[in-house]
Amino acid sequence: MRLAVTGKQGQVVTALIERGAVHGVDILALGRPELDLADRASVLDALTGAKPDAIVSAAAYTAVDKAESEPAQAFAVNCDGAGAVAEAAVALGVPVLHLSTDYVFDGTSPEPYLESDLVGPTSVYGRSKLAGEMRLASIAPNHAILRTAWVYSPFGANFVKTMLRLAETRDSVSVVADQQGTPTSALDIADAVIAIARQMIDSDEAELRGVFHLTGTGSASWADFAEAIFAGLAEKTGKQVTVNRITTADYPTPARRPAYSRLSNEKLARLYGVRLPDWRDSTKLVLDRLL
Ligand SMILES: NC(=O)C1=CN([C@@H]2O[C@H](COP(=O)(O)OP(=O)(O)OC[C@H]3O[C@@H](n4cnc5c(N)ncnc54)[C@H](O)[C@@H]3O)[C@@H](O)[C@H]2O)C=CC1
Repeated sequence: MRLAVTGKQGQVVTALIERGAVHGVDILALGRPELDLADRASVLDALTGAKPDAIVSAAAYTAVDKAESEPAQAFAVNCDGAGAVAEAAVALGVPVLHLSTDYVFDGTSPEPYLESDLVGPTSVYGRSKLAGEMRLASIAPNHAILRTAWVYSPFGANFVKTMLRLAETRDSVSVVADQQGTPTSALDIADAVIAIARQMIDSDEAELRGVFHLTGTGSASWADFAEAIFAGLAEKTGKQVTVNRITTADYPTPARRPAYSRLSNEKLARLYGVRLPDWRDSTKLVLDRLL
């Protein structure tokens, strides 16, 4: 199996390159300058030229706070770019797996969000990703939109690496305790994407198309996540760092984030037989590599 992936250095792309080698899958990572999501022709040329068995749409404008002041750029990449990827998938006649986000929801649900629940993004990033989902789905029926959340990995910029960096100079770190979600390892996402792509290539079943939630098992606040990271750090190095649990109001950011964005993964488990590990287990694996 040969997968063309958008982006060259993102967390999910890098994880796919690593896990592809383990699973015997060819991963062709296509990014700027030859594939720029803001340049439709470059997307079509690069993807059709790659002749993949399926496309993984992993690249995105992911700077959640910066997007508030750059809405045109965020939409050009996350919406128009997704549309161009969908056009390439149609031209090639192959399935497209498109990564999306928990930030399409407003965070007021009392229980894990289902794929059928009403969306209501509260940020430019969330709105641009939702617009991308809709654009992609309207062009390429042979799609799986995979909404994930709170992505971390040994690669790129992410919360785990930020906490470890802060721990080098501090004994205490303030972290928001009133946003609930599920940390998700990019390595787990990569394994799942490969399993889903295989099934989409092998089967035309309509129920394998549509929107699916793909996050780790369990739930956490950012403060819980930080505590797990510092527990791992203490175990490995003896360094003690405490978490000062604060509220979202104590830590204002340009983009408004959902207070609750846990996603139900039951649909993916039922239809694809794919379930990601508990976030605590995957966090330990990533810490083992970083420490
Ligand atoms: N990082 C997170 O916490 C979450 C990410 N997601 C989604 O998961 C997917 C993967 O995220 P990550 O790997 O963490 O992102 P990342 O920020 O690590 O990587 C994004 C990649 O997109 C590329 N990119 C940005 N603009 C581009 C353009 N105009 N043309 C071509 N490539 C461009 C970047 O160069 C980078 O390689 C994205 O679709 C993102 O929206 C969803 C929920 C949470």
